[in-house]
Amino acid sequence: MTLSTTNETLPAFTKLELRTAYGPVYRDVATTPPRECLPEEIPVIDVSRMFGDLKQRKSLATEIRAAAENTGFFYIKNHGIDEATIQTAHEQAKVFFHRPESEKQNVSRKKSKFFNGWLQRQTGRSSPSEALDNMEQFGWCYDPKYDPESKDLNAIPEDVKSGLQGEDFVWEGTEHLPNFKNDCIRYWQANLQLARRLLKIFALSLDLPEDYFDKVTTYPGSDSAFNFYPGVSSESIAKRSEDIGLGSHTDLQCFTLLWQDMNGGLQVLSKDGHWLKATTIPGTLVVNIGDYLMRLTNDRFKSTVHRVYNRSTADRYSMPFFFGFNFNETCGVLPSCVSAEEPAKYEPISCGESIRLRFKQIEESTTVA
Ligand SMILES: O=C(O)CCC(=O)C(=O)O
Ligand SMILES: [Fe+2]
Repeated sequence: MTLSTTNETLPAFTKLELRTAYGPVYRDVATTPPRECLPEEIPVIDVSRMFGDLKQRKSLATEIRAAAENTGFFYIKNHGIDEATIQTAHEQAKVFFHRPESEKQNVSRKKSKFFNGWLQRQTGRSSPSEALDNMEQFGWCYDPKYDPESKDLNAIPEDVKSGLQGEDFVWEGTEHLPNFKNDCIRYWQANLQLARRLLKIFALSLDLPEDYFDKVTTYPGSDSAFNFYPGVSSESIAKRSEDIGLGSHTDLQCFTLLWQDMNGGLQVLSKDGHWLKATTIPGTLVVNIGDYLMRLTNDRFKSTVHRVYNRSTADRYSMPFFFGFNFNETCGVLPSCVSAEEPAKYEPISCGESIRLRFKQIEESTTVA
């Protein structure tokens, strides 16, 4: 079944199937067209205070906590990643996706043990209720070789090693693209630095010491992707064809930092089941909470459903960065999120295992090879 927004005979709400680590869940979703979000639904938060004194950091933490408990989505400005680093990565994404298909096959995700490399368009289906994702992706996972907090590669603990998912074939197969690897890694490093800094604010927002998560983010889930949503023809826009860019889903790790270009197209599901447009605000990144952090906070912070449409003739690009804990580190619900009245709802689990369970569900339910 596909969702339509134009047919007047449609019911006001339809059922949307979503994937989780523990099997499908269903949401009632309005069939009315998406509306612009209100500032209180997806607020813009000035994070320059994370570079300030403790009082400023705490005031930032209070704002982030409110947004994380509400929609679980917010924009951040003054985040410290310089515009040139972003634009260079964006240019490299454009170069990569416009290479011939035969060349992109050299870094196909089919060669990956994990989620590295190029994913062809129309191969994934994020939500079983929606069409195939009309998106291409190039992704790469955390590799300690490039961590800006430099690592002694000979001293990585064995249990950490088992959770590492970086793979060199993505760089070997793109060696012919001038500066491609450097520009990708530079952008990834900037995101990783920002994510580690923001996580300290998240710790404060959960009434924990700022360095609480430091020891579980020494080799963290830090996966970058370039997403490419090809422009569509004016005929299919006129017909409001239901080709989805990226189907409805929640993100998996602690939080995501997302740069999106000016085309727009990101939509966020409100608590009452209406789609909200998360329109691009220049100079900002979108931050959203993922399933693992929702679990660790006993559902206090919200991992919210979102999707993408590109209903424009222009190509759309976005660059998400997914941040979590060391994949081998088993963590339970945080002490500040449990009480006699609110006992822990979840068993301890590692970030790596919770991702593995989610992808296992996808493999079991996917009909497309
Ligand atoms: O492309 C976007 O704007 C969002 C991407 C996204 O949700 C994802 O990659 O998980
Ligand atoms: Fe997402």
